[in-house]
Amino acid sequence: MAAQKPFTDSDTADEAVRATCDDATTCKRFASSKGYWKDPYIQYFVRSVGERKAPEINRGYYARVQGVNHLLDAFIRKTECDCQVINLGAGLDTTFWRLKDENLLPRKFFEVDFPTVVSRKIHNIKTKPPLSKPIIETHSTDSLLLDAHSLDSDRYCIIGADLRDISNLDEKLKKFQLNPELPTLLLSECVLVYMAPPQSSNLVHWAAETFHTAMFINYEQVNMSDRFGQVMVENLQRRHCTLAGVEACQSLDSQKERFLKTGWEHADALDMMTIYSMLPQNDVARIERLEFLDEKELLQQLLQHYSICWATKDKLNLGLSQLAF
Ligand SMILES: C[S@@+](CC[C@H](N)C(=O)[O-])C[C@H]1O[C@@H](n2cnc3c(N)ncnc32)[C@H](O)[C@@H]1O
Repeated sequence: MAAQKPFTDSDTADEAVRATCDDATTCKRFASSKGYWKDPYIQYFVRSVGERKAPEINRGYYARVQGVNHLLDAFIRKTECDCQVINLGAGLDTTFWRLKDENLLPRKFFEVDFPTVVSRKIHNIKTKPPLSKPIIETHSTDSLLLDAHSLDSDRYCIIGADLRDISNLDEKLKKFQLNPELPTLLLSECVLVYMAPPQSSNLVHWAAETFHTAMFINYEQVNMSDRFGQVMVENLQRRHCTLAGVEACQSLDSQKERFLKTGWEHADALDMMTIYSMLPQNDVARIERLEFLDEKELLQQLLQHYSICWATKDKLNLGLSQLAF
């Protein structure tokens, strides 16, 4: 029998990072159940609506989901779906199903997360027909791969890998027909912040080196050196979750810098307060009527401590640098 690997501090740290996937999913489940946005698929990943979340948290998730989707959909439309998407640290995200329903599926949609997170996701897909049917419908041959650790179909692929191990990531993506020649959208939503700066920098650099025409969308913390930011770090620390990459989250400039230093041609960043004010205001007015918000200042502070940074390179001259809010 093989000797068991000793349990180390870094295993505990990785476990805490993996647990953040449940936080994101339960918050999205709750906000969508309240009507902030429609997500008919998330219920198959988290059955119960769970504990009530504060209105400012729901509005924060609304801004995050709408903001990221705005840029993602703009990229897919710009490329007329002749592109691929790679969701890095996708967790239990349901974007694949939304894009299929909206006729916006890219040629192939890839997701990467730790193997244990991926096996949970695949188990749900295997056992819930509303999740598996759209994958089968978009698959043309009998070669669909669906085992405990990976899923590969014509249009959707889920890979278990550690994003800090670039050569393994690259190898697995290529094994599943990643095409470096296609315009590619990379998405990381609350993921890079859990990686040490040299590791996230390697990942961002790998993306710039691998694709000649691409866009990277990164949603995560910003303005983390002020008092509010420090409290956010301490709260997570209490749950043994270290924001190892917080250094890149000091300002909008430091967020842009990480892309401009690693081979990306163009980068923009906005805090979520600004993005919230640029979202379609009739829909913002609709969600603001859903729940009474007492803590307007807290919402503002929260939104000022998250951002979306997006970077592009555009050898095919598609006009990617014009994609914005
Ligand atoms: C806060 S969750 C966000 C999940 C999803 N992006 C969303 O917004 O709903 C962070 C995710 O990143 C994944 N992650 C973090 N570091 C990773 C790494 N080194 N390799 C693979 N996945 C990682 C975690 O397992 C987790 O699922």
